[in-house]
Amino acid sequence: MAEGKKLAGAGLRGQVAGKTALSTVGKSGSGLTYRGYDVKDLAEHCQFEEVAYLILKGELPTQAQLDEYTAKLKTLRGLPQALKEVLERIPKDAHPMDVMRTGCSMLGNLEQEDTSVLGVFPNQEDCVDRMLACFPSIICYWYRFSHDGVRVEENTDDDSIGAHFLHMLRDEAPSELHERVMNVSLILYAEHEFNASTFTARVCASTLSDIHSCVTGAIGSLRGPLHGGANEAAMDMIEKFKDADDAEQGMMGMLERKEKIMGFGHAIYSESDPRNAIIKSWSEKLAADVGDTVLYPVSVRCEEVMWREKKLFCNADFFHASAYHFMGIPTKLFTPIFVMSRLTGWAGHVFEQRADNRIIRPSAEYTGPELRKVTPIAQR
Ligand SMILES: CC(=O)SCCNC(=O)CCNC(=O)[C@H](O)C(C)(C)COP(=O)(O)OP(=O)(O)OC[C@H]1O[C@@H](n2cnc3c(N)ncnc32)[C@H](O)[C@@H]1OP(=O)(O)O
Ligand SMILES: O=C([O-])CC(=O)C(=O)O
Repeated sequence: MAEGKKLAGAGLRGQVAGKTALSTVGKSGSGLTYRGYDVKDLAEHCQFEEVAYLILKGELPTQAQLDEYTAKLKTLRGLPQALKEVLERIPKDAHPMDVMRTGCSMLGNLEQEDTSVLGVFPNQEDCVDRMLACFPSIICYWYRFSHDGVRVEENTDDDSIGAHFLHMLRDEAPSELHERVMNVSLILYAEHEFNASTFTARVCASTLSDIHSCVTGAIGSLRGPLHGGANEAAMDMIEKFKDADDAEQGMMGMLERKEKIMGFGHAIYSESDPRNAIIKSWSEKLAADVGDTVLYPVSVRCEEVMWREKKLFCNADFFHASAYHFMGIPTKLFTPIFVMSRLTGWAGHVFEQRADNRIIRPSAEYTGPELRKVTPIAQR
């Protein structure tokens, strides 16, 4: 747990709500590890599929295991016709996170998890592999159909999930740089201990519900601007600034008005979010790649102002906004990418919860009226 940050008060802050072997967040104030590996190390040396394997199965794969795993995932990208029909009926102006929520839920109707024996989940890993492979197809199928009138081909030949996503979105295989950044981004977002969406998944799992219900609920929690939705909100803010000085002025105004600034601050980290430096450096490379002279300097100035004025640092979401934008990803698809990645963390936690389960049911401090008698309705 963090040193230096007061972890107490509302929001269950500082309460230990269960055990996990999946990750540590802010153990030394700012670190992040997945099953004992530093996220920086993983982002530098691994593909996202390796990290997914690590989270879901406990250890990093050998080359042969990775090849088998990626080959399996590639066969699971296609969507059932009934799911495509549902996606085609969702309007263009729907919130893409609502599309993900519906897509996941519909998949759970068509390909139900086997929950026939109480507390035994024989195909949970297969269900997760299926979701991992086809979530990019769900969001791209809906997006391309509703926005471009195109029924996108979900079975691309790209090896990685990130490239597969970009390929469906843009009708062409991505550059090496873009594939690499997607890979890093998916690794950075994969797992984060008892954050709000993961805790949602664990609460649902603790009732012995099915995995699609756990993930559908988690998607709903991730949608909010205080959680995953912050990357889109950060983009909406930075794209309004015309240069770094304008950003400084705008930020100062927002701070004076005591507005919440999305992409800054964290519930657990006290001095920095270790994912920020990594995605920031890729955002800088992408800015150079596209010849940007506005958005990246604007983002850097926002970071400087927030630290100088409030000692608030960028969380994982802030520089993801410019990075995704430089890759031509529409802002409304930012949070669904987070889903494609965090699914691994949610699933890892559901497996853990199921393996050592007690229904999660905390207590509340009652603040309502004392015991009173019902007045018959005619006398009220
Ligand atoms: C991947 C992720 O999900 S990372 C989080 C993404 N979310 C965001 O970026 C949304 C913006 N940030 C926030 O709302 C918050 O920092 C949260 C939700 C992330 C954490 O909330 P908390 O744990 O309650 O924050 P914390 O206890 O550090 O807040 C301390 C003070 O700083 C303020 N503060 C925290 N973050 C911000 C911010 N982004 N902008 C302005 N003020 C802020 C709080 O309002 C609080 O002030 P107060 O004591 O006067 O009420
Ligand atoms: O841990 C949190 O509260 C939020 C977060 O950064 C994440 O889920 O990645």
